[in-house]
Amino acid sequence: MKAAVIGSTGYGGIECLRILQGHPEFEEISLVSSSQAGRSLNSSFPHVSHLAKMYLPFDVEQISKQADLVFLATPPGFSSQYAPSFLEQGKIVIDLSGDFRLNDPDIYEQWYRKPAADPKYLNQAVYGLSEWFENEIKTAQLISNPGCYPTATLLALLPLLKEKWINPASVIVDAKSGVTGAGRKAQQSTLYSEINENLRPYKIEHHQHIPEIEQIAGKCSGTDVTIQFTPHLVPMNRGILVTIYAESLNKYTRKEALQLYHDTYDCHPFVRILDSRLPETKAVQGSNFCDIGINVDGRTGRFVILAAIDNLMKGAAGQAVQNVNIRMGCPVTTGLDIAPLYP
Ligand SMILES: NC(=O)C1=CN([C@@H]2O[C@H](COP(=O)(O)OP(=O)(O)OC[C@H]3O[C@@H](n4cnc5c(N)ncnc54)[C@H](OP(=O)(O)O)[C@@H]3O)[C@@H](O)[C@H]2O)C=CC1
Ligand SMILES: CC(=O)N[C@@H](CCC(=O)OP(=O)(O)O)C(=O)O
Repeated sequence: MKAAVIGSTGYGGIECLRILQGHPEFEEISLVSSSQAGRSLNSSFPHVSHLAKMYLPFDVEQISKQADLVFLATPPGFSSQYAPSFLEQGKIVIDLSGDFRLNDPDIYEQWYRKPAADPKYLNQAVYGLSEWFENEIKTAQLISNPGCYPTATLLALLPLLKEKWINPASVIVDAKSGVTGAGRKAQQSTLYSEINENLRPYKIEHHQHIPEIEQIAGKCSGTDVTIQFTPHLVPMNRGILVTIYAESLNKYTRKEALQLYHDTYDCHPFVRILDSRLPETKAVQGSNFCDIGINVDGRTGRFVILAAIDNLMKGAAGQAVQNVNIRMGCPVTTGLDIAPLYP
């Protein structure tokens, strides 16, 4: 297979390259860049200077001649415009942005404040939460990769919601992300001096991942789900930790809950259910794992579910490659058998 990565100087794009260059099914990877076309990879990224590669300009026809599969690692608003051209040329498209995640164009425009994609392509898009939409992904031409917070939140929440063990109106998600979640573009709010020694909540009530989580939670549980979601920026590079609180609808024990999560995920190699410790970002850093821990607070009658991922791996490029593996029919771990970085 031949792949092209568009937006390849961004954090998501360069992470796609890190994985794909070790993936046995890809013989060629074209790096497309709007800002670095004609320059060499090592002029921007010394850590991959052993790969003698040049950035190519963004040219739909040229890319379509060179690639069977296109990763769009570009900001929201780009894929809605350009994914259709690749789809019409018969290419498989994996979009890392939010442009095809929300079914309803009005909801997209309300939360992203940008024009929505053509409904023809929105209807065609398959949501790429690998463990829950495997059958749909197997035949998809347009895979809409989930957001980083939705990946961790949905993997942690869906088993309880689907089994109707929790009140779907009671879900509170307290989320924390490392700074690479905000992308590589220069901005004052992510300067070292602003984030170091700081813990900052942001976008309370209006984060763009709220409708995404509610849409998929509703679809998988067959009921309306309303979540309270508060993200925080923490002074680390990679990692997301979500802590979810939800009212239990019965007197379930921790043992029963653990059994439910093991039954759901033991056949999925990238989800690790933790029986005797709690998820932490360090344990998944650099890998495609999602670690999930579950507690039942008998005193308050609430479940407390935690999930940790690396936002650039399971939260972006790792899950994108996992979806490609599913789509191509190769083992889901191909190219992703990467141990977390420790310490
Ligand atoms: N960072 C994360 O943890 C996650 C990110 N995402 C999503 O993935 C996508 C990429 O994110 P990320 O890599 O972090 O973002 P970055 O800001 O790091 O990179 C985006 C890249 O897109 C290209 N680009 C920027 N502006 C434009 C434009 N106007 N037109 C065309 N290309 C442009 C640039 O690459 P070049 O100059 O090479 O063209 C840029 O480096 C985003 O949609 C993001 O929301 C999803 C999940 C997690
Ligand atoms: C730390 C940080 O700023 N994170 C980003 C997540 C980016 C992302 O995944 O957004 P998309 O839905 O557009 O893909 C944010 O909270 O907006």
